Amino acid sequence: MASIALGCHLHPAAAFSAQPSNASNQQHRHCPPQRTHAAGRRCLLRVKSSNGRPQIGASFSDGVLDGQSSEAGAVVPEQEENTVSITVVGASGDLAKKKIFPALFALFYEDWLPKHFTVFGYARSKMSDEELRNMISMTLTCRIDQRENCSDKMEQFLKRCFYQSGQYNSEEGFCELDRKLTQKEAGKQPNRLFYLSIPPNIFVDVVRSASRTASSRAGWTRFIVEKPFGRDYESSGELTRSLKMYLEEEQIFRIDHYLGKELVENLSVLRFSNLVFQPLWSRDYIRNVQLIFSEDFGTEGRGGYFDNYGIIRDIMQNHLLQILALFAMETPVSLAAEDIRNEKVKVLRSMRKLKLEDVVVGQYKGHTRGGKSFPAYVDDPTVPNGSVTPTFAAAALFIDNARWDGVPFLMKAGKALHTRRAEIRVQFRRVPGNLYRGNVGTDLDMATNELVLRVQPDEAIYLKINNKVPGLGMRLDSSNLNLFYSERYQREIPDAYERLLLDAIEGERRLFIRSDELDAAWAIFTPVLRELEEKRVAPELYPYGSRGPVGAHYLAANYNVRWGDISSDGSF
Ligand SMILES: NC(=O)C1=CN([C@@H]2O[C@H](COP(=O)(O)OP(=O)(O)OC[C@H]3O[C@@H](n4cnc5c(N)ncnc54)[C@H](OP(=O)(O)O)[C@@H]3O)[C@@H](O)[C@H]2O)C=CC1
Ligand SMILES: O=C1O[C@H](COP(=O)(O)O)[C@@H](O)[C@H](O)[C@H]1O
Repeated sequence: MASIALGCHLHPAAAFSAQPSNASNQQHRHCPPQRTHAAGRRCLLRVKSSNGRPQIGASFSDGVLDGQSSEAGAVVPEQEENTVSITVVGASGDLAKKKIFPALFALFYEDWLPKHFTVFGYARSKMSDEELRNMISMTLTCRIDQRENCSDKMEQFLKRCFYQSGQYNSEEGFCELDRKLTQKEAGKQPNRLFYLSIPPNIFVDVVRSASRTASSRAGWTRFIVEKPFGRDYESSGELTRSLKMYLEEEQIFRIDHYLGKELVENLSVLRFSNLVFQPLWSRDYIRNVQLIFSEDFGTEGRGGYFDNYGIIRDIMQNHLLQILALFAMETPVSLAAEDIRNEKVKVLRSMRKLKLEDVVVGQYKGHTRGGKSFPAYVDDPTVPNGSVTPTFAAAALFIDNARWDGVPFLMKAGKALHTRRAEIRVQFRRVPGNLYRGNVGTDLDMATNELVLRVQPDEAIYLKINNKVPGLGMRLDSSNLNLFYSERYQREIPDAYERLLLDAIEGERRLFIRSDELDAAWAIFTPVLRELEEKRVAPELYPYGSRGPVGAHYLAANYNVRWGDISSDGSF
């Protein structure tokens, strides 16, 4: 059932968030030629689908919503149609090619993009529109390969893609972009989304130039900012302050693509819509929680970036911590973005600062297997000799609140390990006075329930339970109650970037990081990061393709924990 919400605002731009407020002392320059705006009062129509998602594909024609009838007879149609211009800044780069353009195409392919949209690439590289289209077309794939209209759809999409070359700190470049955007937006209510797919040292240059010269004057302007958001508490705060000289917090969409992953979205659904889990979700029943990330490849090609950050900043402080916050937060007042983010901040602020003795760091070394040689991290020509940057880390974190007091939240993240995997493992306590303790073997911890959310690959949720082996004897076995997504659902799972781009277009901030969340996240990790660097703590070397440093097991053992991702024979 669709619900309809109406909101009115005044033209011109003063009423829009496009105008920075803290930036009131900043000069906002606009580019010639001047644009004309339809003057006067206008009403916006927002259509919400039953799951709360606005159906942005819907547009007005003759007072009736395309594809559905208007239920509220009193709805006043919009004077103008909306258009969204999406500018990918850093369009020539790896992320743009690998993720952003394919995600935009996938959204278009599935009819999720608004009726009127334009995609612009912006970067310093010289390219024509046609060259950009050729570049993008190499990376586009159709969701379901057999669909006949795939190449037509690609062609339609590519026709809406354009390119503007310019420097990142150049207002001229963004003025030229503004001029082209204005042409494409003619006669429509213009909204603009900038995706900063560039190295972090130029984020502020771009925001300064683009916000001054290429903001929409009659619609919204939003900036998606890629990680890393600084490299510690101070630099992150500095970045936020700099961005807020030109933008309102509401215009900044800090992306953490793990929040857009299907299983991470499902975490809240699992928690808050299943009564069976609700009473179990606390220190009373949960022994420990494990957040595990591993990749079976090294930093190939990204060593230069990575060496300045390391695995704790690259994965733990953001992706794994965000999952932890969603896992551990109290029930939010509603599903509204601010309600959810308020609860996440509370959890993060209740966390103990991580201590050096609760961290193990590792770095992969070269290894030869089956006649094939795999390089060491320091073999990467972009990595400085003698680097002690960790490519692996394990950590024990604690939340000092009533719900989670004393429960270890163990994180483990590494590159060049034996497998690619991301999962959340919840190990439950022993059954008190277990009647069957004589039938489960000597290791009672092995017989406890475990809930696993496998984020990737092969998305799944399964619960390890004890059951009787069929037969006349009484022998217990451990089995899984499974939800394998590929078996249960025929449709392909969207890429995280699709969901997040769509949310940014819709103004849905739930899956983006607010600045106070970021501060709280950095406060947990900054002291230990500093100590690791000041002391130049030597990482434990582990062979490329192995299960990582043995130290991770000792760390877990300090808290009576066994990593759940180790095979039952205990090998690693
Ligand atoms: N690649 C990935 O898998 C991931 C990337 N990210 C983040 O996304 C952002 C973009 O990543 P990615 O695409 O890999 O980055 P790239 O290194 O590919 O840079 C993107 C573009 O920025 C321009 N550029 C590169 N270096 C500089 C420089 N020193 N000064 C000015 N411009 C430069 C180049 O365009 P031109 O020369 O044409 O101007 C380049 O094509 C980064 O913040 C990264 O941390 C986050 C998660 C994953
Ligand atoms: O943010 C990052 O994530 C990727 C892993 O993302 P995934 O969606 O492929 O799991 C990681 O490789 C990269 O180092 C990091 O910056």
